[in-house]
Amino acid sequence: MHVPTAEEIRRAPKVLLHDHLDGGLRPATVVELAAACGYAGLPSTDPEELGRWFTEAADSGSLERYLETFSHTVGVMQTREALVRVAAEAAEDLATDGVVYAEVRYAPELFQEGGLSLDAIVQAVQEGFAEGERRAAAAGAPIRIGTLLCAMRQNARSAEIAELAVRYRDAGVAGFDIAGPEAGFPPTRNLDAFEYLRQQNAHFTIHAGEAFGLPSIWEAIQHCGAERLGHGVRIADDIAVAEDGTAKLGRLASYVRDRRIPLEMCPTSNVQTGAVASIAEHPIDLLRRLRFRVTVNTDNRLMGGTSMSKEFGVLADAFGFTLADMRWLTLNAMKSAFLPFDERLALIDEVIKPGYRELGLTG
Ligand SMILES: O=c1[nH]cnc2c1ncn2[C@H]1C[C@H](O)[C@@H](CO)O1
Ligand SMILES: [Zn+2]
Repeated sequence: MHVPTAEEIRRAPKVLLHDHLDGGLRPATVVELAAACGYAGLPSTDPEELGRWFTEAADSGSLERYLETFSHTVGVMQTREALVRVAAEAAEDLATDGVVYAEVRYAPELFQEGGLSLDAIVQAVQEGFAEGERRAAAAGAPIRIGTLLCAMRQNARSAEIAELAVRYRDAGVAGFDIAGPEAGFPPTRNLDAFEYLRQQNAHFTIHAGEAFGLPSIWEAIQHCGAERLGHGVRIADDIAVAEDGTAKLGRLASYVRDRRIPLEMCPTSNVQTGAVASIAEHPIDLLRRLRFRVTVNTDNRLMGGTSMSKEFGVLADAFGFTLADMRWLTLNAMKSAFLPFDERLALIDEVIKPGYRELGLTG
């Protein structure tokens, strides 16, 4: 089977589980919102130059420096109007790229500098997603968005944010996550939040195994009860590959594979933060061959200068991923979504499989 063309990749239905709202703004929107709210700190007010600045600054080789770039997006997202606009545009941009279902995440606690309450923030973002879904449907590219609420690892507000996620579970909030610097902030600092979510039968994922290795993944799964792993790239540290290509899995890697724990892999972001040295050295291909529950994600479209299509394009170039691989990865993602089972199945049977059939894939 041939390596897909850029247009085939764009047209193929895609599912995105790991995308940050404050990492996906259009550069022109950042410039306009900054002017509207009097934010004076932007490194450039030329959209093209600003877009370049984000990708270059984020290309730092360190998660901490990568995260510093968010001060400019968070800085212009402190009003209700800004949140509605950014959310609507995110839904539109993902739909244009051929994404049919996306879980978009953000940390409500970061948008309170202008006095907004946590509830007002969640309501504004939900309003924006609904507007974006309407515009996408009208443009002939329907998309469904689920929201994940993040608590920031360094802020110790996770119990409050977990309660917020549960409060809005019937209004489009599909789950919870913790994000931010990994080293020095183990997920076990938030055990009360995870305990509460489990008691409420609520879903959560945890950023783990990105800037920190196996202990972080082990804690996220075995102490906190994470259903999915944000990144999880370092699980490769628990796999030994012999010269003849055979792989031997350690106990943790075996557990992750046996339990079908989804890995939300973000290749471009992993290179930018230094979690892996290059795309060619990314363990995603090894993990795919070993049939881990691998998914492909953008993480931050602005900082990575990326999109779902670009991520798949890069993987097709580096590893020869075919449309059949794309479909497998997309089905993995849809099966792993924090959406009710019947709705996941409907998207698989009515949208994803027919979409790949249209591109000539049988089955
Ligand atoms: O890759 C990441 N690892 C940890 N935290 C991240 C990553 N990408 C974005 N974030 C942070 C910065 C955002 O402000 C926050 C919520 O979206 O999540
Ligand atoms: Zn992330």
